[in-house]
Parts: sequence; C-alpha cells; structure tokens
Amino acid sequence: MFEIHAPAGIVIPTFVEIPFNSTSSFSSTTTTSASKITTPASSFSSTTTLKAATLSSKTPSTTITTITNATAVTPSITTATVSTTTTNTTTPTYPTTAVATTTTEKVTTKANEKVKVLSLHDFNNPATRPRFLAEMRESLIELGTFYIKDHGITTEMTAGAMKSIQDYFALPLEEKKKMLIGNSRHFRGYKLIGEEFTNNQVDHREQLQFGPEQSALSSFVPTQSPDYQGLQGPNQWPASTLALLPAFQPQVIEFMHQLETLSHRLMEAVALSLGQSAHYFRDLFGANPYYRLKAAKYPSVKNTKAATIGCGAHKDTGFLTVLLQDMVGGLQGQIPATGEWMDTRPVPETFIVTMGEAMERLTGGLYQATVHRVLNNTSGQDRYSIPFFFDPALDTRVPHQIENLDRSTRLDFSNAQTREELPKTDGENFCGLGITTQDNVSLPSTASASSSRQAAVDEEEGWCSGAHVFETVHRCHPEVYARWYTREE
Ligand SMILES: O=C(O)CCC(=O)C(=O)O
Ligand SMILES: [Fe+2]
Repeated sequence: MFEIHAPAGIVIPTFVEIPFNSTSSFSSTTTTSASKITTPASSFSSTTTLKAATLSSKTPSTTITTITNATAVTPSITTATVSTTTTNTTTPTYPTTAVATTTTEKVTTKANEKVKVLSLHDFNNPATRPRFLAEMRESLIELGTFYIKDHGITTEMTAGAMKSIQDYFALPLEEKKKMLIGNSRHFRGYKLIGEEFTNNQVDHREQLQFGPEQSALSSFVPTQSPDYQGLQGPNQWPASTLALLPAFQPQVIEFMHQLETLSHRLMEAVALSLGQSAHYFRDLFGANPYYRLKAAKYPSVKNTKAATIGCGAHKDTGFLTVLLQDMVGGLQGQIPATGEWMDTRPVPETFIVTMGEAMERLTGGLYQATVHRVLNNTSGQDRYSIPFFFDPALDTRVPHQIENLDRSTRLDFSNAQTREELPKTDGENFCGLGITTQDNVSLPSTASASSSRQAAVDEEEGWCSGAHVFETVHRCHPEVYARWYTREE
C-alpha cells in the first residue's frame, strides 16, 4: 500500500532515477496491485493513468497503473485503488540510462514546505551570512534544492525572458523549424514536442536550447577530436525569426549573462557552505564556464492517457541548475531519504536552485543531486520554464572528490568571507586554473582507448567535465549525435 497526494489537475507517473554510471543494477519489472492513493478530492478524476517505464537494456517494459474507484474520505482527500498491468514497449535505438520502477512511491504536497526559500541578501550581509550558509548546507544535504529570492535579477528581466520564449513558441511551426537543434553540432536550437526522451519515456514538451555565444573550434574533427569539444559554438539565430521577434535575441543573451553572474555568486556560497574558500568554484570553473539555457513549453493536456509526463524523472548532469518557472506548477522533486515526491511549487520572484550529479560526485554524496520531474497538467494553461545549467569550462578536470570534506550537518560559518572580502595574495588569480577551450589552446590529453572519444575519467587528473556533459546531451538529442559526430565531414 502507498499513498499519493496529487496536486490539482496533475497526472502522476511513477519513475525512479538512478545515479549516473549505474547502468545495470535496475533491470527487473516490478508490478504493484491494489495500492491505495489519496489525492485532493477537488482535483481527482476517477480514471487517472500512472505510467512507469522499466528498462532492461534489451527489453524494456511499461507499467500502466490505473486509478479507479475514487471515494472521498475527508472533505479534501480522496482515496482510490491502484491496479497495475505490465506491457512491453519498443526499445529506443540510442543509449539510455537504466530505469527502475518503484512500488513505493509517495507524493505529498505538504513536503513542499520542506524546501527553504533563502534570500541572497542574507548571504551578502556578513551579519546574516552564517545563518544563510547553515540553511543552505542543511538544504543541500537533505534535499539538494532550495528557492532563492532577492537574487538581483529584476522582475522586468524574468518577465521579459518568459515573454520572449512564449512568443517564440507561439511562432508557426515552419518558422521554428528553421532553428531545429539537428542543424547545430553544438546542440543549440529548437526541439519539437514528442522528440525528447527522459528516462526512456517520451517527454511532453517543446524546447529551445542556447549556450555561450562563441565560435566553434576550427580544430574540431568529428570522430577524431573529443566529442565534447563540439559543444562549443554559436547559437542559431535565423534572420526571419529575429525580424519577427526583435526582442528575442537580446533578451535571451542578457538573461544568460545575468544568470551566469547569479550562478557564480551561488557557487561562491556553495563553496563556503562546504567549508571551502569562496573562490573554490571560480578557480575550478575557469574563465569560460560552460552553461546551457533551456526554454521549455509543456502544453496542458486534455486527457492524461495521451501523454503521461511532461519531463521524466532525472537528476541534472552538472553542478548547478537555476530554474525560472511560471505559476502553473507541475515540477516535483524527490526527497532522497524517503523517496517521497514533493511539489516544487511556484514561488513568485524566486529561482529554484538544484544540485546536479557532478556536485553530488564531487562532495562524495554529501550534497544531493535532486531527482525531479514535471507532471502534465489538465488545467488548460500551458506551462513554461527556463532552466539554466551551470558547469565548468568544457575541458576542466574535476577532482574526484573534495579532500577532507567535513560531513557533519552543522559547521561554524561565523568567519565566512566572500571573494571580495578575502585578502588578495600576490599573483592571485580568481580564475586560477585558467583552463579555456579556445581555438589556440592545446587541450588536455585524451584517452585514445576510449571508444566514445570522451576521455571521461582520468585517475590522476580527475574527470573531464565536458565529456560528462556530452554524455547526457548526446543521449537526449540522438539526432544531433547521428548527424554531426558519427562520421568525418
Ligand atoms: O521544466 C522544468 O521545470 C524542469 C526541466 C528539467 O528538469 C530539465 O530540463 O532538466
Ligand atoms: Fe532537470
């Protein structure tokens, strides 16, 4: 038996994310029957479909759970019986992450109250900084996520960015297709609804991807260079789209710029919260951090059978995600300790800050990479979100783990100093490692034995951040990989 509290008009699938590099341990199908679900009576429909994808590498199967017999037990709570059947599905042809079904899913909207809203003002002010860092640390150990307010990005900017992406998605399909992600070796551009898979399940969203505006590496040779070097390059800006939406390009570029500044500041706080120096991540990330801005539109669904999930359960790949969402709702995070799902409800004028797998790995699991997903909604309102993924320069070697990390929940932050407060030392360079993926810079050696040309891990030097990012990105967008990375030009 398990209990689910479902938010209004939202379909709950059952997915479980597994950590990266774990590809074989979850392969069996699990079947649940006659479980119990509770959900707010006002929003419950008597036949809601839950869907859980299970993968063995060859023969995935899909578990469909149908809720029936809903009956009200309190004015606000409804119970229902869950029965489950298992059917086979086709295997995707591109690499996938193994997925396990869960029979113990719990969702509670109450758990949302667990996610703290932190104010960046409290970090900036030395008097309140110790408390801010203590709360940040606790949140990242427990959940891997928090909201940030007073972040310094104006409402005008966030509203403008939202409006720009809404205007873009409202363009005729023919116009949007001019910017197809498949046109770009650098994984930038537009992706149609129904073409992306997360957790081996087709997502129900349109999306648009941008990254740092740079020229491509002229030295890049497909099938010979490390694949991740192909991530560097320009965004797509079709002239006709810019003519139709004059504010679009400047808005997106300015928003990325401001999110980069905010992310650096947040990473400074994260470093301090880990007991490291304020410039730990600046030094690690180098002069040209690699980031991706994704804009997503989740159309409201009429019936929940047609599309069961907006975005399947997953952990973000890298270090830090800063996410802007509108007020529609549907994003959920999983509480690591209990497996319970909680709504990451829209909180006005905040961003949601989430740790990714790279951070989890670097901290030896002390900071959680939050498993999250987006549920479809039947409210009639489309949902828009803009996540920003912040990572080191592509050729950064990330240490396997921060040394001598104090793993206790509470640390003394009374003397924590930000970068600008730290005394400058001779020759100090805040971009200390100075690693950049420029055309004229020689790159770290790569493991030629690696079949995927990734040079992902090196015992001595640490693992390659770009290779790690590429691993996920190429899995999400196999059409880009097939076109640009599998043969020489
Ligand atoms: O749209 C959202 O709120 C979340 C999207 C997400 O998790 C992702 O694209 O990685
Ligand atoms: Fe995500």
